[in-house]
Amino acid sequence: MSSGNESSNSASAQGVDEVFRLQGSARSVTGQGLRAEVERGAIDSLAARVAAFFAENQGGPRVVMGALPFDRSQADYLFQPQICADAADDRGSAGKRMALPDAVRCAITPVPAPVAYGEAVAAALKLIAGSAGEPDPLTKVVLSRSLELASTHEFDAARLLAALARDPSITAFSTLLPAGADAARPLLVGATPELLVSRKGSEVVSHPLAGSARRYADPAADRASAAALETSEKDRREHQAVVDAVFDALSPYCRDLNAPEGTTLRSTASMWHLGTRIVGTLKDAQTPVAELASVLHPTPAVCGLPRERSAEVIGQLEGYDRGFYAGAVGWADEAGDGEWYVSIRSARLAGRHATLYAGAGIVAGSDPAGETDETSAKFVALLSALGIDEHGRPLREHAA
Ligand SMILES: C=C(O[C@@H]1C=C(C(=O)O)C=C[C@H]1O)C(=O)O
Repeated sequence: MSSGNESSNSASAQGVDEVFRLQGSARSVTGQGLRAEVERGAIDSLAARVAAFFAENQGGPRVVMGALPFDRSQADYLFQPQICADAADDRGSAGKRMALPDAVRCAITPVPAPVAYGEAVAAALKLIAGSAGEPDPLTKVVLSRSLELASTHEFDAARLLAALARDPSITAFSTLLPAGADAARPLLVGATPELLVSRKGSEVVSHPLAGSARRYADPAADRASAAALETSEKDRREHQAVVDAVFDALSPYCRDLNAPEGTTLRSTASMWHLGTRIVGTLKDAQTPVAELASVLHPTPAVCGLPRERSAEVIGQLEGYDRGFYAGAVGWADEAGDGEWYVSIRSARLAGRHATLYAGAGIVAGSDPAGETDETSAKFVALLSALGIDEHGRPLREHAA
């Protein structure tokens, strides 16, 4: 990150609120206090708006941060913090033994109901089958469902983030969202395992995930779940489609673009995934991370193929606006470096209300019940950090 950063200690001393945190296992980027907002707009103009921001605002840390929505035509929300800290090994309690947080007391309404989600999956499968043989057939659609939580108390984003960050295999995040109709200012909080893109100098990295299986407490069942994922033809196909799309998007910008480790099994505390780390070198070292994010997003990991058609199907079948879920969260500095993660395993918090989201990729061969279970498994990261199950019941078992 380029210069202009100050220590976070001075911020707490001044009592400035934290507006952004991206917390990985080795490093965290935090923003305190809102200094200025980047002009809001659709993703096509992201790189130009970020460049204009730095040209017009000569003061403050030389970094902007925030969130991109799922829908390419909706306005993003990026801001410059008053103080930015980029610290190594700042995961606080991560890795240490820690009891689960006190369970929140809340009512949970699934939207849609799991049965209706299964019906949407079946409808997507029909559209996929019906388009086979067309010149550019619909081959993948990622459908999500949500859980609406109504609590007796305000959700505490900082505690939730700390609980999520106990899993060293994810990047925990929290970022301010634009003021909505809610009385309280909304935030997006999550535990993403998926890097959309990072740029450091001329090195570009993307680490798409697609193809998922639930993890189990029982070691034999857990190994069997991983082995079934690794050998699943459906999941390999679903994954390859994403890898191909990332190569297609990045290859005009990069030389030496390759996947040095190939496709590997990735794990979080609650999920197995197929992942491919893709690394390239920019042809033009001036290409900023904002431009790379704007061509990549949304990858077929969260949208589908072809992109526009699957986005339309998502709009028709999901029945709600994803907002900033399955968008991206991250930062970009004046030099063009930055990191953007796919904003999955996330929740929109607003006062006593929270909306949790989870999606699954539908391809030929997907099974509605299996995909519904996959979304349940993907809710586990957030629900266990809140200390409850999918029905709002407190979890009895405390994590080791
Ligand atoms: C859409 C989500 O996850 C994405 C979908 C995946 C899949 O379908 O296998 C795997 C990882 C993510 O790219 C989500 O967690 O909500």
